[in-house]
Amino acid sequence: MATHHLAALDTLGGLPFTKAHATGNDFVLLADPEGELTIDADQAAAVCDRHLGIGADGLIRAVPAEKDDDGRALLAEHAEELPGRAPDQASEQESEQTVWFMDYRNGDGSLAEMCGNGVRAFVHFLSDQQLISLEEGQELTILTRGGAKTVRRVPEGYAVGMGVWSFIDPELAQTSASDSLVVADGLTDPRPALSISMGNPHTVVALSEERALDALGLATAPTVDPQPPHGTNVEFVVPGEPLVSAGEGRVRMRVHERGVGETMSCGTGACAAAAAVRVWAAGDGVASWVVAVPGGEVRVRFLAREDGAEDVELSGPAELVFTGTLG
Ligand SMILES: N[C@@H](CCC[C@H](N)C(=O)O)C(=O)O
Repeated sequence: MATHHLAALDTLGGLPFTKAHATGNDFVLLADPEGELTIDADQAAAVCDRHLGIGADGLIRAVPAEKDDDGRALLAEHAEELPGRAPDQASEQESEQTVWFMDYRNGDGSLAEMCGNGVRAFVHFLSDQQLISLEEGQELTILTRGGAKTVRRVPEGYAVGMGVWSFIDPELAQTSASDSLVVADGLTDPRPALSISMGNPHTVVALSEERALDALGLATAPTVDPQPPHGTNVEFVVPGEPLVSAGEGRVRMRVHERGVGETMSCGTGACAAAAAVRVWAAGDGVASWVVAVPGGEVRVRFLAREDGAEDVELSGPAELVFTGTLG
């Protein structure tokens, strides 16, 4: 494995990078304004290796969508959601604007549809590199494999329009509010769990006490039965005490991420966790939630849509930590 990773790193020699984090979920970011880089799974895993590489939970390549194969497909698929790109509203000035594609890979090199914390780090990085300018009050739309996402600046950092949340198995979720069983180190027996999609898959488990959350051993992946076909991120949550105060809900969360392991935070996971707690606690009226993770706090807001679904907004900080050049 070590020689394999060193060989993969060699292929990236001379490439400038930025290390960033968003509530402790850390990323290596690469700017690819001309669409000249192809980063495969081995290279991403080598860069993210905490002993042999830079070390990160994920790798993000920032590329104009029109300069990347996946990006072009996403541009066509999501034209209606992109300002000035829908066929009936193309104004020359707007349609010339670059749409940035967040090409995200997990630390093990696998592709994932979405990364909520990653979007905040991505936009902060684009601003720092002067590849975009995002003024207060403006909204930027970016593309991810999980679709188009909007981003705006807020006092705590960035707020990301994550799109709608949904049950992975609506029938089971509505009849019993759980659809699977989770086994993890530190739990005495299998726990019922609810699977929620934020574009990527999540399985949320409620624990009754903070002590149980602290005692979890997440060095090994929890097992989920039935096993989700494409794997899942597993979130363990403890409702705050009180769960809702001054109209705001509060939960603590730890997460084992698909393709990574335990991380200090997961943005899509925080959204899924808040959605699940609302279902379980009949806290449906509460639209604003603070999710405390080992790396800090993020806020999740639910916004009712006319079709009955709910849009989710995730907000929190993003920090650039250092820059360097791959050796
Ligand atoms: N940390 C991210 C989620 C990254 C992707 C995830 N590991 C998956 O495979 O779905 C977040 O902040 O949302």
